[in-house]
Amino acid sequence: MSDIIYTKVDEAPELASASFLPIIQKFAKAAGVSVGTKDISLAGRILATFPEHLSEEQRQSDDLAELGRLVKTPEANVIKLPNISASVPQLVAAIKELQAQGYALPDYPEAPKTDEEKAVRAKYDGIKGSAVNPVLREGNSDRRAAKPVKSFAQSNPHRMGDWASDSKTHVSSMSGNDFFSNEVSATLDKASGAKIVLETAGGETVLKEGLEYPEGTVVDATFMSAAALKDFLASEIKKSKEDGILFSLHLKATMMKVSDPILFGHAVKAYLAPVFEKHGDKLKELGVNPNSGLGDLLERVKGNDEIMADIDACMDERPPMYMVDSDKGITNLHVSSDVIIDASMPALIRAGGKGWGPDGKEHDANCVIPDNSYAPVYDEAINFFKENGKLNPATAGTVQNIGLMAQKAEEYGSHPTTFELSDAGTVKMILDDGTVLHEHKVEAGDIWRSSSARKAPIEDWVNLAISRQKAEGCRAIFWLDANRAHDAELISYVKPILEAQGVADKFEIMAPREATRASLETITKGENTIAITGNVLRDYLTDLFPILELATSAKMLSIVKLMNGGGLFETGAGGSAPKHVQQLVEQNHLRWDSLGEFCALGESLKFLADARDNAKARVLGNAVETATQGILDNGRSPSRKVGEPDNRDSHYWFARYWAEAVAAQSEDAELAAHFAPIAKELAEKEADILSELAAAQGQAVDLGGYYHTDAGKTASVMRPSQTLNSIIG
Ligand SMILES: NC(=O)C1=CN([C@@H]2O[C@H](COP(=O)(O)OP(=O)(O)OC[C@H]3O[C@@H](n4cnc5c(N)ncnc54)[C@H](OP(=O)(O)O)[C@@H]3O)[C@@H](O)[C@H]2O)C=CC1
Ligand SMILES: O=C(O)CCC(=O)C(=O)O
Ligand SMILES: [Mg+2]
Repeated sequence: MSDIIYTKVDEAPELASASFLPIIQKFAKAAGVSVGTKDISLAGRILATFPEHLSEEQRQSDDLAELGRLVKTPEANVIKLPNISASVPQLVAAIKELQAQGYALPDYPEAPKTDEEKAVRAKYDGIKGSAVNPVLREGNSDRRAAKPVKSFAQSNPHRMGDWASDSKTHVSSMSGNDFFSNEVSATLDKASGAKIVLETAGGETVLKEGLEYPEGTVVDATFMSAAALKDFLASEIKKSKEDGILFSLHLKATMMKVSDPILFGHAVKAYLAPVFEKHGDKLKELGVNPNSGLGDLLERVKGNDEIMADIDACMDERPPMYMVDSDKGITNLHVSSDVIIDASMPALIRAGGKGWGPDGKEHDANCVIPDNSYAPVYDEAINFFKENGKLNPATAGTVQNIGLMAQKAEEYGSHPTTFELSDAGTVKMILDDGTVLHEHKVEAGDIWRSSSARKAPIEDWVNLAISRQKAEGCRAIFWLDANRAHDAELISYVKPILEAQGVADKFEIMAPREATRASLETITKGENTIAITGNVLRDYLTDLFPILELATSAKMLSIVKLMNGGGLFETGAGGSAPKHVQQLVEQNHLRWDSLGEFCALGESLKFLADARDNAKARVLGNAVETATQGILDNGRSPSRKVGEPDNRDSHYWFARYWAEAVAAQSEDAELAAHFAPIAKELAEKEADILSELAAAQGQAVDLGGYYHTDAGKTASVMRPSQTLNSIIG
């Protein structure tokens, strides 16, 4: 296994890697550090799952499984780029593309009937949604803006939309009977197995058995009432229309891959309620599954003029929808993975409470977030900006995050224990000794789930928070609600640890709404704070605050200190930016900013230096920091427009600053001597390299695929400077 693993992913970050990875490999080699790759892309994971359908040469190893083992060892040193967390439409598109390339993969069975179809479906379902991150994240999360990145944002503030005090934008959530209000939680005083059953008039169905929890695990159970959700959605559609604002729905169908597509499907049905009432049977016959979205539905009813006319009539009656792409008519409800709450709500808040409408113009929006567990964060942020006006990124302090994430903590690990109930009855969670730990009376269609958080990760998280607070010396808040069942159990862990370590006075504990206001007040004053949160708020806040403070979360430093001693270095907190691929394909300009990769690389090299006592790796790691600073100070980040410097130019500059920094240091003369001529050549040939890079832009390019690109074609698009290539080798 290589010293450092650099993940092969999809879309924009993968394109960036085609240019950047050869540079990393060349530089690292000089320090005796090998940098290898492991494929966690959507296409790669599909191919690794179906070897029996592929020829010998087409088969691919299961790299994700291998990485999953690696991250449980002290040797792990992984640089993890963002990958696609696929919705069903994305998965289906990737399968089709691979089939067209000659891979004899089975189709995705929409409605599996035979045992064989069910087996194929189960395999594909394992690839769906956030299937990678939970496997690799064997540690808690430490995300913050690196100091130079934050000061760059302060001296080069991005544009922020103005907030009108009379903005009609607001958050709407259910008035009860949601996951928040139905939650119960308990901490196990001894290790136990458990099962989940549904008792109905007709008998008992086992929903899940063989669950195993170690002593000290916090085990929650809750459900959302389908009837209450249905009423709520109908009423919000009506209210959006009355208020003359956009209807928008914000969920996390990728990471909450079982529950949230169901919620999404309810919204599709609610929005098109008259169509479903009138044509329900026909839609079923056409294979329509509302959970797959309006995009899929429209595909399936194409050619049926009566239904199409009824859909158009219904849409005319409805409030205008928040759009993903108004030019192409792609709505919020087309695909469940298009609007992802962690990115969509901050973008709307950054824009001054505006979303895009079908008319291609900005409007106020009703932001529908059905469950009340975390919606108050966005609600309070919106209230705060309506009262105080937009945040000023030039003077704002920063909100860092320490997130409880390890070992599939909390809701993000709840997929195997989430069920859409087929019948009314009582769901019981029963321990091995027969104790009924939790029970709920449910109706058919309700969504029931159990989440858990283990003792070792919780303790590690509190200790990580203590060490980060000590390092920063700033305000630190545990975002926990004493009135929420799960949070109350966590507080019982947090308080004794803080007291035992004599640091209780350094920390506050606040419910998410209060913590949002307190944090916004703190950063408005130019001061810093650490948000110590559970797994969902880790995700939400590490987009919300960076998007307000830095314009994008892609520039974040994201460190996962693995519980068994290894390191996982995530690049930023943002995703894979599909829009950027589109621009590259049309104009050969890649506006993806690799700052997240630069930050992760520096951390990974310094971690390697400590773990393996490799002084050369430390020299390289320190020089990465100097190079990153150089990129920021000299304005070498990619620009958004074709014809201007892009991602590839920034990699040239990074290589040059990196080589110059190694050549200039005096700790390791051998490395300095090795890099001096490289730095010299990169500087001397600047004009040639930049003109070769510039000449490549402007024309459409072919990557040989979208999900499964052709490596040769991608390399030639992403490495167009022969002069640079001959220096890098
Ligand atoms: N850790 C992971 O693996 C993650 C994966 N994802 C996945 O990524 C995909 C897209 O997610 P989405 O929610 O649209 O969010 P993205 O973060 O990919 O994109 C949102 C916007 O942020 C800006 N942006 C993001 N990254 C960069 C960057 N490096 N440089 C410059 N700008 C950037 C772009 O703005 P602009 O268009 O204005 O340039 C982009 O359109 C989904 O498949 C999702 O599942 C999402 C989050 C994390
Ligand atoms: O795993 C995913 O799908 C997204 C992860 C994410 O959004 C995050 O870690 O911030
Ligand atoms: Mg996120």
